[in-house]
Amino acid sequence: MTTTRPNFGQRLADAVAARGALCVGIDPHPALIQAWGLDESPGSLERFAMTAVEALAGEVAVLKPQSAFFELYGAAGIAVLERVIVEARAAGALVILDAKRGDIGSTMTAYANAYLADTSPLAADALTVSPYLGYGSLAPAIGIAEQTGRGVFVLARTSNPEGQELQKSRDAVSRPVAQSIVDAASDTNAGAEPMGYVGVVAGATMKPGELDLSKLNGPILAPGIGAQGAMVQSLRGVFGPALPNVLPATAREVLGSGPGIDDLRSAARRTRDDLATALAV
Ligand SMILES: O=c1ccn([C@@H]2O[C@H](COP(=O)(O)O)[C@@H](O)[C@H]2O)c(=O)[nH]1
Repeated sequence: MTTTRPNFGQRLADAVAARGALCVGIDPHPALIQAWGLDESPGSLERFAMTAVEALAGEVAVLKPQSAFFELYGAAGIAVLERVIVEARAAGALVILDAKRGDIGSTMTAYANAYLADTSPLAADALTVSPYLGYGSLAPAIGIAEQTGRGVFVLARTSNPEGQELQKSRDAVSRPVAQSIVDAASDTNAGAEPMGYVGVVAGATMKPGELDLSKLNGPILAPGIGAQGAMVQSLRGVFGPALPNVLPATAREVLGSGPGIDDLRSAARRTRDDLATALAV
């Protein structure tokens, strides 16, 4: 199936130009739900998630629901996730579904159809994917994303400390594994304008110079700001010349200001303003 949507790289660039470079995670952590004065039930999950959508979907460029926190509630949680995706997109935010999917060919095709096909009730604008079964195993998702004007974000150098041992280990040509993922994504994105639809995940917690992102020509999703310790002021040093392609992401830093709609919105605006200052050329 083909679509008339522009490619995801263009759509993301437009959204960032209009609303600023910020992705807010919708992560209904049990601890946050409790801090908002709610109990642990599907009704509370819905209240939490839809409050976040109401506060933020008309304000920030990108929202990133974390699938795991919805899956926790079974079918009821998936129903809420479906509503989050539909209503956030209707309010003008791009939605990256953080589900980190990855599998062999036919199963990967099913994941790709579940989250990236026009006909799916759970279709987001982009999906996080894991290349642990090989970058080539992601071909079904990359193909459907291209056809439908959607994107994928391939895990390269994740923000968690446990990722380092594997992602910094060397491949057969002595390249760090994380760099080999970035290079494969760069090949897919070559020639796209303003950038391609295959992004990578590279944590804001990285040290400067860990990855060469200069040829990626695609978006860089950078989680880790706030609760995980990365600071907005460090982004320039960490990402260097790739900074214009960086989409900084944070969840708890903003959601911790809830449950008030105005408080959530103010927290997102504050973070976006800080980022605008830090990213300004
Ligand atoms: O490398 C990665 C990839 C994904 N994540 C996800 O982002 C959010 C981070 O939440 P915070 O509250 O801002 O720490 C969460 O859903 C992670 O699963 C990541 O942190 N690092």
